[in-house]
Amino acid sequence: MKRSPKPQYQRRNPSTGVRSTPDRFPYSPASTYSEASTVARRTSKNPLAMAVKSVAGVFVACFTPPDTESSKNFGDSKEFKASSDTSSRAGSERRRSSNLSIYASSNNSSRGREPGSLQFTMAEIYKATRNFSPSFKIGQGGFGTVYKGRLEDGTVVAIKRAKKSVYDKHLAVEFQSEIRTLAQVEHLNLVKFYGYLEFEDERIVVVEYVPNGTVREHLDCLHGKVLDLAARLDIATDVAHAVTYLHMYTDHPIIHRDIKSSNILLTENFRAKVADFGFARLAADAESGATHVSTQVKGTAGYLDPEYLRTYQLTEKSDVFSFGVLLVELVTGRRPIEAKRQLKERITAKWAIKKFTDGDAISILDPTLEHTDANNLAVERILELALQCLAPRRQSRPSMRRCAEILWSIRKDYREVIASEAHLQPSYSQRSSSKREE
Ligand SMILES: Nc1ncnc2c1ncn2[C@@H]1O[C@H](COP(=O)(O)OP(=O)(O)OP(=O)(O)O)[C@@H](O)[C@H]1O
Repeated sequence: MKRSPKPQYQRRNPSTGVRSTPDRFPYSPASTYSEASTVARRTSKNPLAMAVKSVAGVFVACFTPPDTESSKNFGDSKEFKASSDTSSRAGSERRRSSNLSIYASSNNSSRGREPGSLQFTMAEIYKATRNFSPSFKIGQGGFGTVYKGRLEDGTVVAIKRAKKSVYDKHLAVEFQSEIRTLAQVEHLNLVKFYGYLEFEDERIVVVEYVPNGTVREHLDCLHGKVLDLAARLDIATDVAHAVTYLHMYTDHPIIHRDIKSSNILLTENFRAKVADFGFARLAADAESGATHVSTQVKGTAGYLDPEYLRTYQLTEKSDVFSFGVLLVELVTGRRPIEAKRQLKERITAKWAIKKFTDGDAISILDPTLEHTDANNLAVERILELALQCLAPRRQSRPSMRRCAEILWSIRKDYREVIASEAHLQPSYSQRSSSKREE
């Protein structure tokens, strides 16, 4: 197929659903898994792509830093705690009105905001972050700085601030149509997009605040407790549900494009919420053709679908591939690329798959987890699913919906085995009392 020099969006044939024009990227495609995994994330020079990034992040660093002390101070403050009680109520008010107009322009930046409206003003952002006070800072990503803030209605939010270096009105219109879609996306396991503000050289995104760190941080035990396999299974299931929702989103499937452990945030109850729709894009809309968004390869080294890199075609199955990498990460605890390990273990997914096909799946279980019957059984089954997700050809990968179903069944069986283990094994107190009798 002839390659066009410019990135462009592909259309789906209305009758076949097949995309007729592949996405184009400004560098040579890699064709193997290992090549794919070593392709670093590219920063786009295209103004629109930069704008799209500014929705929720540029993905420069693979892994995210833990919350800063300052963020903890802020979260612990009396004032903040008082606000948290009202925030969930306010949040649901906001959700009900999330289909209202969603972006602010320079001319409303000083006016007050209608309650529940998604038209954020600069004044409001300043107030919520105390003029971007360093003590409100909770993180730093490729996109810029992330602040924790509280809106006037009590909603606790994460405010992502970037410097906007290029401004183009025409592109801004396209950008806003993309934003409009993201604002409508609503699922328990997706970080809610509340709104966006562009004012002079500021670009700001306001999203739901999720308090318990990223999955990567938990796998690294940065929060002081090992994430047990039951929790990991729940997380995988939550993510599968969220991404299924995106993929089945009306007649415009949404492809996330950057599923990774540092983009999955956890609630206090360890429910997962998928974040960072910065690169999310609509699959083509055959009827209106309204979704031509310029693109370049997006994603994170170690998670990138080799077929996407080889063919320039982005489909929902690219998310499935990244999800396969995430599954391996969850069971092994390792990062997708472990540069310091010996060669055969550097690409974690490749190493894990080899272990699985050699019949030695359980040996890859995260060493912080116990080798119980339930864990061993679950690891085998999760790896089996990961193997399918990581198939080199996208046709061989399951749909995200199928992944969710399989995980649900693994999770159900896992719980049953745990329950029977608990039933068969004497409890800790029984064991210690019988020891005492001896
Ligand atoms: N919605 C949120 N709720 C709570 N904390 C958040 C939220 N979004 C981001 N953070 C914190 O801010 C950090 C930086 O997030 P950000 O999305 O900007 O970048 P990243 O995902 O870490 O990196 P990259 O931009 O390379 O993907 C996260 O690691 C997390 O600790």
